[in-house]
Amino acid sequence: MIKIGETYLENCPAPAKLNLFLHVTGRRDDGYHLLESAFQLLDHSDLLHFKLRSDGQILRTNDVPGVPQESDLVIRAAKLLQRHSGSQLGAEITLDKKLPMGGGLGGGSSDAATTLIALNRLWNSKLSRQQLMELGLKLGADVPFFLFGQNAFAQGIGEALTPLQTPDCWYVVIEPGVSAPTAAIFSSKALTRNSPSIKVSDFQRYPQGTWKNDLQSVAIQLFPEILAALDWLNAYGTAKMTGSGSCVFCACDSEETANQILKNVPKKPHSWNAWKAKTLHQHPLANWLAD
Ligand SMILES: C[C@](O)(CO)[C@H](O)COP(=O)(O)OP(=O)(O)OC[C@H]1O[C@@H](n2ccc(N)nc2=O)[C@H](O)[C@@H]1O
Ligand SMILES: Nc1ncnc2c1ncn2[C@@H]1O[C@H](COP(=O)(O)OP(=O)(O)OP(=O)(O)O)[C@@H](O)[C@H]1O
Repeated sequence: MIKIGETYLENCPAPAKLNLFLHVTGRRDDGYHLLESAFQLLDHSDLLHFKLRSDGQILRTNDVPGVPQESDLVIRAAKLLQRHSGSQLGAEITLDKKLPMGGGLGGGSSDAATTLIALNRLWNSKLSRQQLMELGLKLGADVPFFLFGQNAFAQGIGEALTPLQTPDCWYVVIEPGVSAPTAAIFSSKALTRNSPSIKVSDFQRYPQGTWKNDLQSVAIQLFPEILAALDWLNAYGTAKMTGSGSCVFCACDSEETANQILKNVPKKPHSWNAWKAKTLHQHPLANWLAD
């Protein structure tokens, strides 16, 4: 339950996303890739807690293994908002990490988006959704999606977003236990960058299995554990990788089916972590955003 006070906001979720497909359609002069993708929000989240400070300091109260405070997207997002809004206020932020790093679930980006939404409220900065999305893009290509607040068809480098109706269902997600470096996957010589453009209506007309993730073939070359997880999950439906990996997912028609798959996930020789999540229509903090 989200707790709202004048000087604190507790249990603010930063949900995971899935890329239901991902086409690389080109490359910009600055090296960033042009994409087409369908973003799906999931009811499986990191949790963030914010406490107001009147002295302007921005601090993280807990250790996050592998993420030093100064490079944490949460701290970077808070400082960016503070600079941009001219606020004299600060915050203590606690980050309860559940989403794996380098998992393709957008964890760091979602943490940054939740920080922008929560501190915009706590500091009464009054930035609109559009202004927050522009700030968010400075932090990462995935951040604007989480601020968009609903499932989306994405173009550009992932920042040109159109609302997308997706089926309500459960997904089983397997974390294969490896962290996939996004920049290395995108810069691979083996990556194809010429997928044809599709329309939202194409995506909705054909079964989900029609649409691939172009980053998947590169990622499985680098990380055989991703291929092992895909091969295993493919027995239950169409398994795909999300983002630049490493997590893989498969849609289920009911929670019972998802439970059944989870029961069968092998404990050995792999060190996989598997879970289920329901689709969301909206970001849990969407009504804190003003258009
Ligand atoms: C793969 C996706 O997760 C799909 O949603 C995103 O495109 C990645 O988004 P992200 O993690 O927020 O990525 P960023 O932190 O902006 O970029 C990490 C690195 O990935 C590469 N990158 C990212 C996005 C993009 N459209 N083209 C790229 O080439 C760039 O080398 C960049 O330096
Ligand atoms: N708050 C944060 N949470 C997670 N990672 C962070 C955070 N801040 C910075 N990072 C850095 O970002 C890297 C990518 O983490 P993230 O969990 O966002 O990957 P991802 O799920 O693959 O993202 P994407 O789907 O956007 O590519 C991490 O390895 C870490 O070094």
